[in-house]
Amino acid sequence: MLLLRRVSSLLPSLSPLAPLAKPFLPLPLRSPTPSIPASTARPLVSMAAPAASGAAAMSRDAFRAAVTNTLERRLFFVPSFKIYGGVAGLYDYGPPGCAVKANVLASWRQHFVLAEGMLEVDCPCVTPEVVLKASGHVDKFTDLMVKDEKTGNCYRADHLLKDFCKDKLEKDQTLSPEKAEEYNRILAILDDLSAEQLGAKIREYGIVAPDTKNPLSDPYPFNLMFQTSIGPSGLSAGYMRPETAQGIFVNFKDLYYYNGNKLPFAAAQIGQAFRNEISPRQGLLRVREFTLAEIEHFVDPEDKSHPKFGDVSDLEFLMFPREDQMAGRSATRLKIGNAVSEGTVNNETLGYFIGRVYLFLTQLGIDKDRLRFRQHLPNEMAHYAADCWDAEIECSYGWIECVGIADRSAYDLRAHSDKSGEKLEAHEKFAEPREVEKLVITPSKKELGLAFKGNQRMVLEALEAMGETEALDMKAALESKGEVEFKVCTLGKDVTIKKSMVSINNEKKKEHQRKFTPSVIEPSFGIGRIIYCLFEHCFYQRPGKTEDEQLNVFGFPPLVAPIKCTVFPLVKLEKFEVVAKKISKALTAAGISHIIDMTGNTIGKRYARTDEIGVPLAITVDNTTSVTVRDRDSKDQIRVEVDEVASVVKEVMDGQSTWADIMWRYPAHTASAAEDEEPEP
Ligand SMILES: Nc1ncnc2c1ncn2[C@@H]1O[C@H](COP(=O)(O)OP(=O)(O)OP(=O)(O)O)[C@@H](O)[C@H]1O
Repeated sequence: MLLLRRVSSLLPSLSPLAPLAKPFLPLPLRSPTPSIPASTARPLVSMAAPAASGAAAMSRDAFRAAVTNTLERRLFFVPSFKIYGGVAGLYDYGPPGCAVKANVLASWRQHFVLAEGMLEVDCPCVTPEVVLKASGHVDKFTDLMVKDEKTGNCYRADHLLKDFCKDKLEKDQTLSPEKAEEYNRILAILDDLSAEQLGAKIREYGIVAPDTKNPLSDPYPFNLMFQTSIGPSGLSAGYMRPETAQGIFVNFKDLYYYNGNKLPFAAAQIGQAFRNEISPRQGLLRVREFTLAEIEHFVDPEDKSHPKFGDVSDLEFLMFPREDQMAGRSATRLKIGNAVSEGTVNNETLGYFIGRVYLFLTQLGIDKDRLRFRQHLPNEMAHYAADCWDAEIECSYGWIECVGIADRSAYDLRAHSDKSGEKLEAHEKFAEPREVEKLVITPSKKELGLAFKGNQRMVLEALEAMGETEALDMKAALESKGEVEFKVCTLGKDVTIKKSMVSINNEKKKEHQRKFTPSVIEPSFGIGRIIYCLFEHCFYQRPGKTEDEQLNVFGFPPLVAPIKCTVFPLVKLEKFEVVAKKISKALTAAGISHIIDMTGNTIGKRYARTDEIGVPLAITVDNTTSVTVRDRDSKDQIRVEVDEVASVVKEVMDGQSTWADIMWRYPAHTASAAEDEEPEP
């Protein structure tokens, strides 16, 4: 969880604009042809852009329906528990979906964990209440909900108000400029509205339950965490984690030690997160269980430079600073190096991760023209955050937050330090001792022993662990009242501290080291959202044999393609099957995932089928000494010797050669009419 506020980024076409400055218009499509990804999304093996089709005229809804239909039909993902009617917000990944997800995660590990030397951890999903109390989730991880007063159906209050305003702005031809301004204003401040304000607007506009038209209750906060109890007694409360980050924070001390007590370092975790979303919608984009990949980069708050910033500083991509959003300007291409040096991005480490996230997403196949980095507006940021940027990807639902990149300062480690009594600090050893004036807390062991006997040590440690503000408050209270109530977490209760038990004074001291709570820079990746956007960016249609027949293609780059290659014996003949098996063996030895399709279906049908699951190359065995290799996107074919074919495929899949390079080296094969793709019934 980036921040303990829920923002409505799934209807992001609204929030980042400056609605007060100009009337709301539905978000225009980037181009009228969302179904034909721009060339940046072209797979490495493609020589030519796939032929555009009638899809150019497709509406967003029709495009989304074509993508979703293909994804579900080809078992990329399906609603979970479908035979029992399904459960909103829960999805299963089928074989090609699992393979794409595994490839995305492998690429993430390679790009971040391995390339940056991060410390990967794997913590439980079931989390005791105390951890999420400290992090603030128990008290604040809420959305405002309204209920249908008759059926009890639940809705997100802000979504209903947003949908109402959006609908009016888009469809009401008679809307006065004053009313348009009013609805735009509401959309701009939606995240700031209290329960009372939301309720008042819902009543004023006569908003009712969308499904039944029944009246709605007043909005009230609903905590999004799934509660459970740990152990059979039911006495130990727990929750399914809503993010993976807390597992890293609570392990900070050990990880710091593991890293040789050195900063900066980053820990990473991939795992399931659970959020009991009030009204999940938009397929994989808002679900109740999803995979998060999170990085917590711990850094000295006084030095947020990054040694490798130079590696990314020249990257230029779409950025949307908050000033531009508030002035009604659109996102512009900025060099990340300039954005940091001019202070638009708070610091180098944050800028470094923005650059690395850009490289990661575009190498997966996300279209760089439909990717932007949007800075949080002041009303979206928690008070402790230094700066936050979301990587947003445009798809048929609008601009979607897929990665949150935040400088969370020292908030998380301090919160767990305070609650657990464990010091979560780092230190910097000085070359020469320095004289500093410091607040020194000196507990009196004798007085504490007399007062607390066996508990003396715990009270003493809690006093020593006090932060500066708490210690100054205690000093003031002891001076005015002579005693103060003090919470000792390890005892689980308050104790009375008297003036004689502790002295708190400013003293000049020689210090050999500086102790501090590190800042945390957190890139947090919603893997399902990235995968869904990737599906849309890679999907296109091309004409089939007849004019109105459209064939679906997922033009995945080799890196993410679920299967890299297929092997087809042209006809069902033993001699071809023997060759197909020989090639399969060589592909296995080369580590290339593949399938052999011996169904004997027409070759056109088999091509169409593998295009639909995004297989980049197809080998057709039509001879015992040489075979043809077909590129999915250009449909070009070459002829290659049987013994060579596995290494040719590997070369293209590993990115050592492009399909264009390969085409120069091998004779072209002219496809016959029988090889035209024909969709399966
Ligand atoms: N319900 C969800 N379903 C799928 N992915 C999600 C969901 N909630 C969050 N994510 C993903 O997890 C990432 C990190 O979570 P974070 O807490 O920052 O999201 P958030 O700001 O609460 O998201 P939102 O405002 O969309 O609910 C997000 O960038 C997003 O990609």
